[in-house]
Amino acid sequence: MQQESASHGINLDALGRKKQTFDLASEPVALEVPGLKLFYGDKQALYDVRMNIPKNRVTAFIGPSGCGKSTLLRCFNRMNDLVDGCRVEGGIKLDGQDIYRKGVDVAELRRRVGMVFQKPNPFPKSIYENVVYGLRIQGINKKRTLDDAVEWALKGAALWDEVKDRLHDSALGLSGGQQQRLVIARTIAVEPEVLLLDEPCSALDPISTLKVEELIFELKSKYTIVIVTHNMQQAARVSDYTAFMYMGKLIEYGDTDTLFTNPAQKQTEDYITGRYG
Ligand SMILES: Nc1ncnc2c1ncn2[C@@H]1O[C@H](COP(=O)(O)OP(=O)(O)OP(=O)(O)O)[C@@H](O)[C@H]1O
Repeated sequence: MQQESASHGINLDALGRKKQTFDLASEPVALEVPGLKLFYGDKQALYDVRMNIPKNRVTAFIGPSGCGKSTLLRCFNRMNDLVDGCRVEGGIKLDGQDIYRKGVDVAELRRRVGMVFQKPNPFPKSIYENVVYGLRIQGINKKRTLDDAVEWALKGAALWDEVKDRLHDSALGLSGGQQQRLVIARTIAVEPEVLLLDEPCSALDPISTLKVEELIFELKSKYTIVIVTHNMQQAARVSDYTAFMYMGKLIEYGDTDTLFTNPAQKQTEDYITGRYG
């Protein structure tokens, strides 16, 4: 079995991944993509993508540069609305409701579906004010409520012990890895349902990367997580499900162990074994 796996994919044992198999069909669904097309002007970037993102699991998007991973991720909280000439067809459902229907409160959607980007982007404010930023926007100003939120969000982002004595110092004085965990704390402080992570570790050193990966593992008990990564080892380490995309199409999607050790599609196999990309 081991030998057969190695000939088709990558060696998960070497990554220290515990063997586990998931069955997508039996999972509760957080995000439903029934057939999504996306155009930047005349250029089509996504072709009829169909997938269900399961609740409280980590789903990774992999594929060569330009295949549409970030574009698809940004559809889940309508960040593509901000791109001139961008048009989406086919809709996406969050908990059964079309997020592209008329009248959707996009600010509320983005609270429910939070996003963390490649480069840590703390605001030029204190650590404390970064975490409570979204709560203040919601009109929450009671000190006790904010203090409690700061503590649990920073604990949730595995940063509390490192910053609890300097909450009122500038966030810009933190290391890159700490800044990225602060951004995650800021995102979870408003209690989202889904966390979208767009290459969250690509600007971090290996130790900070490991901390964020451990954090992702812990956060999935509370949140549905979708992560875009260039790094296949990272996808294999942190995700339960993996989607392989190529030129705007979803080529293969399923349980991470299976996709990496015994992919069904030749294109997936070529990619994960380094034959292209
Ligand atoms: N704002 C934009 N305007 C026009 N075209 C865009 C825009 N953003 C992305 N594209 C195009 O859409 C396609 C998919 O890009 P996208 O960034 O989603 O790919 P990706 O797989 O995330 O790539 P990478 O791994 O390099 O970040 C590419 O051809 C890209 O050039």
